[in-house]
Order: sequence, then C-alpha cells, then structure tokens
Amino acid sequence: KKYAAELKFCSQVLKELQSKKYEAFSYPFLLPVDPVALNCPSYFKVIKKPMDLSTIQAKLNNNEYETGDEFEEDVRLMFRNCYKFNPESSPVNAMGHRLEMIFDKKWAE
Ligand SMILES: Cc1ccc(Nc2c(-c3ccc(O)cc3)nc3c(C)cccn23)cc1
Repeated sequence: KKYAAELKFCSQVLKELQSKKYEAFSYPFLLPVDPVALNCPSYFKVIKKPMDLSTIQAKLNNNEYETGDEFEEDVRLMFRNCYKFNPESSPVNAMGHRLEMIFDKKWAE
C-alpha cells in the first residue's frame, strides 16, 4: 500500500540530497548522465539502468514508488552505477561515496 508518511519522508530525504550545501559533490547526480556532453560513449554499454536524482524526483511526483524500499532501490542503483563506471580512485567515485554517506545518515533517521 502507498503510505503517505513513508513517501513524504522519501521526498524530504531527496530534497536534502539535492540541496545547494552539497553541490560540490552532488552535481554528477542531479541530472541524467549525458554521455555526449561528458564524452563517455561507453556509458550506455556499461550502465544498463541509468538513474539520477531528477529521475527519482519525477518518479516520486508521478507516484511511481509504492514503498520507501522502491525509492531506496533507485537511490542505491544510482550510486552503484557511479561506482561501476567511475574507477575507485576517481573524483566522481569519491563524490558518490560522500553523497551516499549523507543518504545513509538521513535514511536511517
Ligand atoms: C570519460 C568520462 C569518465 C567518467 C565520467 N564520470 C562522470 C560522471 C558520472 C556520474 C555518474 C555515473 O554513473 C557515471 C558518470 N559525471 C561526471 C561529471 C558531472 C563531470 C565529469 C565526469 N563525470 C565522465 C566521463
């Protein structure tokens, strides 16, 4: 069942991840990866299910999440994509870990 309170918490957590105070390391996740703009033609070969915060926002607004678990699944997918495509030592990989730590703290609240 769709629980209003649960989905309200999801949008609060999402707003936090999108807030300006984290923009130094959240910017790779705010919009869908653009392989042309970023010059990474292999992206859609490597990443079969792209996900980003704006897509999650749209799904939330369109009532596409039945539960908080489904919301969390997309957030974790976004970070897994980042760690798969961006090597362990790369700046964007580190940004993913930083933003995921913030997600973990908020999600556990
Ligand atoms: C050739 C190349 C190599 C790495 C990247 N990574 C990357 C990503 C990215 C984010 C999430 C994700 O799942 C995959 C990639 N976002 C960026 C940005 C915003 C600027 C520079 C690099 N960026 C881009 C091009």
